[in-house]
Amino acid sequence: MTEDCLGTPESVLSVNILSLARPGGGELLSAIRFEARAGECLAVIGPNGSGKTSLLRAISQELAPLKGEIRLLGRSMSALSRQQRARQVAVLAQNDTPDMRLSLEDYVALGRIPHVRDVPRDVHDAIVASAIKETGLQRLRRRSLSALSGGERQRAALARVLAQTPDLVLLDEPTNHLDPPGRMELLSLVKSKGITVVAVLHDLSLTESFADRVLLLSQGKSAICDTPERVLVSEYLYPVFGLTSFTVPHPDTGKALRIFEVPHHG
Ligand SMILES: Nc1ncnc2c1ncn2[C@@H]1O[C@H](COP(=O)(O)OP(=O)(O)OP(=O)(O)O)[C@@H](O)[C@H]1O
Repeated sequence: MTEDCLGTPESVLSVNILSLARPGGGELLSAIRFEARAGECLAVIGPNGSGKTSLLRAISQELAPLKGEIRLLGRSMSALSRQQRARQVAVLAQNDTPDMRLSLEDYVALGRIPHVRDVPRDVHDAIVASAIKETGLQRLRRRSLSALSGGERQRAALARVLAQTPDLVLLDEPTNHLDPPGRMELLSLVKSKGITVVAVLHDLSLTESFADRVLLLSQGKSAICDTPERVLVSEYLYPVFGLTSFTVPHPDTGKALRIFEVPHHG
């Protein structure tokens, strides 16, 4: 049975997309309902073209659902001003194209723009410095973005998101360009901040370690939204990805390790 993720009083984000039109005709998304509770990490998984990025764009109001509603802390997202949304929602997008001449420090400081009138300059500076430190970029803070590696730039983008001190973070494939320890580190850092996170992830093992709940998308619709243990099983993965999964005990600890495989036929 497909369980949806609605119905919790402490929800930060509540999504109910009945229909979101595709430019040029047809539907990009439909029948997607879930909530993300305070401090929860919700991973969005699904094959290429299943609508993951479109869902994040709908949440951030870049795309408006034709039918349905998206609420942030109980208020309709479409009723919030651009400024209010920028204070509360931070986005790490796949297609972020910053001015590469900016220093890392100035780039991270862009995250403070929505709050610029609210707090004194020294508070902004302290938040920016702290975000740079937390992402391990202190020694590079004066470098221009053009002189950073792909992984360093991805960390800088995360530092900008943290500097924004949002209630909700939307991450689109945040581990792009990061090496395996860097991926785990980045996701653990986001999680440790206690911010509500909706993250598009392709790596199913990372999804299992990182997510509190997983939304599996198939052809623009929700196939299931539940805990990783319930979603990352062959029953749901095979029809959508053509993958099976099984667990084996870790040779030292005995902890169940999940293995994903493409089954061989014939
Ligand atoms: N502006 C648009 N106009 C028409 N079709 C679009 C538009 N944006 C996305 N699509 C289509 O909608 C579908 C979902 O795209 P989306 O980028 O949301 O998928 P995704 O799950 O994030 O894919 P990927 O894993 O490849 O990044 C795709 O078939 C894509 O071609």
